[in-house]
Amino acid sequence: MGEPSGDECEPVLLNTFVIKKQRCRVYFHRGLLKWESEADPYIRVSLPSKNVVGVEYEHPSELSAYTNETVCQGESPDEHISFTLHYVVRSKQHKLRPSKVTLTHSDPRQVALWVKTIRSFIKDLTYRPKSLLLFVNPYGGKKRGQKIYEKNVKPLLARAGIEARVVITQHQNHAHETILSCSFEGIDGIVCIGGDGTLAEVLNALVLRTAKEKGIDTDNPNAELPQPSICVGVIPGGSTDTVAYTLHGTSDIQTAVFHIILGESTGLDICSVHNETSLLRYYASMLSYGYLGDVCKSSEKFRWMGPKRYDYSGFRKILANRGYLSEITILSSDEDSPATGPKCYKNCNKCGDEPDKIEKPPSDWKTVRGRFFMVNGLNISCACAKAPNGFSPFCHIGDGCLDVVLIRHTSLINILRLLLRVSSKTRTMFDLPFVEVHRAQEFTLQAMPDPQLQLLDPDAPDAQTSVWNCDGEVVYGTNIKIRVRRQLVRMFSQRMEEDDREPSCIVCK
Ligand SMILES: Nc1ncnc2c1ncn2[C@@H]1O[C@H](COP(=O)(O)OP(=O)(O)OP(=O)(O)O)[C@@H](O)[C@H]1O
Repeated sequence: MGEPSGDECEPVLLNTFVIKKQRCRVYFHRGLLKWESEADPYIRVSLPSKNVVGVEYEHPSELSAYTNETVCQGESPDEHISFTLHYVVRSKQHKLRPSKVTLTHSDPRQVALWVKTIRSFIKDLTYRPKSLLLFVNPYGGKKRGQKIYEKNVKPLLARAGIEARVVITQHQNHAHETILSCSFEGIDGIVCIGGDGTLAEVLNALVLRTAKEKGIDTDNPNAELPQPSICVGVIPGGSTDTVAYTLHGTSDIQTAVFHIILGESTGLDICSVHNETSLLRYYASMLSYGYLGDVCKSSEKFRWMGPKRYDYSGFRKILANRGYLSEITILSSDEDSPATGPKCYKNCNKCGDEPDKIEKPPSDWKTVRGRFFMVNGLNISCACAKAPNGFSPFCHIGDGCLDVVLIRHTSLINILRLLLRVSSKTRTMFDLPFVEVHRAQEFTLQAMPDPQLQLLDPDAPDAQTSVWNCDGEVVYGTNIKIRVRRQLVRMFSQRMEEDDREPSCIVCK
């Protein structure tokens, strides 16, 4: 038996193949591929068909290891008696890894039938991208963007039959300008190899373009924004890569490429930042005033150091230990406390696809005043390799809320305690007495004149206020309003699973 049976749209194939010199019964139906040996040593593998990346004929000369008396070579060299399935398995620490299996049959017609059927199944997965616009930032992180593309990305995309229109960015804003002006015809995904800054450029441009096409005034902070129809993917190539890490649970490059190839997507909130008159930026990761704003501003001068520039500038700014007087108003959500769980994983309850219809009663506004070491609006947990739990470990990626984390000005010793908590795998910073966290839909910050700072540096009026670190870029503004846009963009990601100790299927052992 080997002909598709049942519904024509839902072929079922069943046949006996040789896999690693063993006769195996192999079954393929839309959702599942299974193979099981007929005798000892017993193997039984169950593979979700959606995890298949591609299928290729094997050249007969490569098959000597598989050939035995049950298999004869096809009469014509064009007739293949083997094919290889390339698929993805879930590995430890949320990583996705490539795997493959070669199946051999004495009848080339059977091999052709299986290859054709599986290829057509993959083609019908319409959510998978077929053609990408791919930006490579050769400048971010350790300047490995182009190498990452050639070595880790190009071969995998080719195997999956995905075409890529590649743009190596030549300057800051190159990706932004390209997205605003290019044709999207035939493009079903925009991907960048870079850090959070490169991704922010892509997201800003895509959101702006979509809003402009619908005639929306983006300078109005209350305007509702339309969701772009194109999915976005990010392949880590920067210094911190918090968005990739938070989505996938790792900054592993191969894993990020597989998330794009497999095509499943998840809704990511985006925050808008406005001053009194206009839009400043959109961000996907973190907006931070005070310490991290100062670090961002000063670290640009040390970019030649690579990612180490953040450690260097960070250390200097800690020693400076400045505090900034500010008034913050927060439209807080009546959801449960952001200082405790649950964490955001695949199939998270809070990040379901239903639009958020929370009313915003005025009584929910809170005002907090004081001198702050840092004021942060986190759109995601901001987990990264150095802080695997993230800055706000229970922040959700698609719940329509952000976490406003306020860190009051305090002693140097307390700041060191804070930094240890940020990198801790087991503890959060939220029980420290100078830290408070609010889950919010909107917040505003008004920098207040600070006589103390003016005394320190009377000639520099700017010394009274800090700047914003907005997804790694410096943004200026002393009276700004931040608003979350629920799941405004769709990102290629299956999300990290809650428990990655137990592989989900027998293939993943
Ligand atoms: N050829 C280029 N020359 C100079 N700057 C560039 C070039 N291509 C892109 N850029 C800019 O480089 C900046 C930094 O890139 P990116 O954010 O990806 O790296 P990073 O800052 O090292 O990482 P992270 O944001 O994760 O900390 C972006 O603002 C981007 O616009």
